[in-house]
Amino acid sequence: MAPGGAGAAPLSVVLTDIEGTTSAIAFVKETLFPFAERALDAFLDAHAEEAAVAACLREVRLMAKPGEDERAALRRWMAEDAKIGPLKTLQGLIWRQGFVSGEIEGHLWPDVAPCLRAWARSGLFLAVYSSGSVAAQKLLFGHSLAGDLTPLFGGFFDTAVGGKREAASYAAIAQGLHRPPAEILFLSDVAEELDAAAHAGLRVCQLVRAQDGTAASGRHPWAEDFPGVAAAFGLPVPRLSAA
Ligand SMILES: CSCCC(=O)C(=O)COP(=O)(O)O
Ligand SMILES: [Mg+2]
Repeated sequence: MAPGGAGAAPLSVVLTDIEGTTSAIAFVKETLFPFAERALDAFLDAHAEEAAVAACLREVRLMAKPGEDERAALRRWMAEDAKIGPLKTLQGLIWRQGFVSGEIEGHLWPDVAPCLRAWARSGLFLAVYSSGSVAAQKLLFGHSLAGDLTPLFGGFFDTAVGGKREAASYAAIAQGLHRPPAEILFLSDVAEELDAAAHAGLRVCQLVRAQDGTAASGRHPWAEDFPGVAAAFGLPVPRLSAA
């Protein structure tokens, strides 16, 4: 049966990942991470005593390798693209200045904003689930290439709800949204995240964006872009604007 075929519960929620799904992996790795890396020392020198930052640094010390200082651990995790809570929280705090000043604009693939708008207009509830902190998610969508898209979203979830490769996280999101899992469509580039979401009963679609070098896992429905998702799952497709 096709992904959106007869017998499937109607979808009421689209839950989307960011990196590799709405936004280029290269934007995260070549713009966001280097910005945080460059600003890390000055940020920690200025803010290490503030409660939120101090709490992150305590967590970093617990998770760092023996003998590794906090800044070295943070830099190593950034190089590894490790999805570690205190790192993601600190990155979000550091990126704020770049987004607010206009130095950074949140990358979105050109197909994303028109589909999100069409889906929201049709009554679908939109939410984000990313390893990036909720604060960082709001910055990216609030200062995106397509303008401020935050009003389109009714929910933002990060790994405070649990890891993206754990089925329990998706069950908790469904419960938090008061929706049956089968009414939620989760979009991600990472097959293991889709495995976990499908295990929790969500519908899933892998974004296989050529520019990101993503490979289709073969385990899940997939699409090259958001209009492809719309076609596969019977969601509205945005009207084409005249060239
Ligand atoms: C504004 S979110 C920045 C992206 C990021 O730091 C990240 O880890 C994204 O991971 P995702 O779960 O969206 O693939
Ligand atoms: Mg991703």
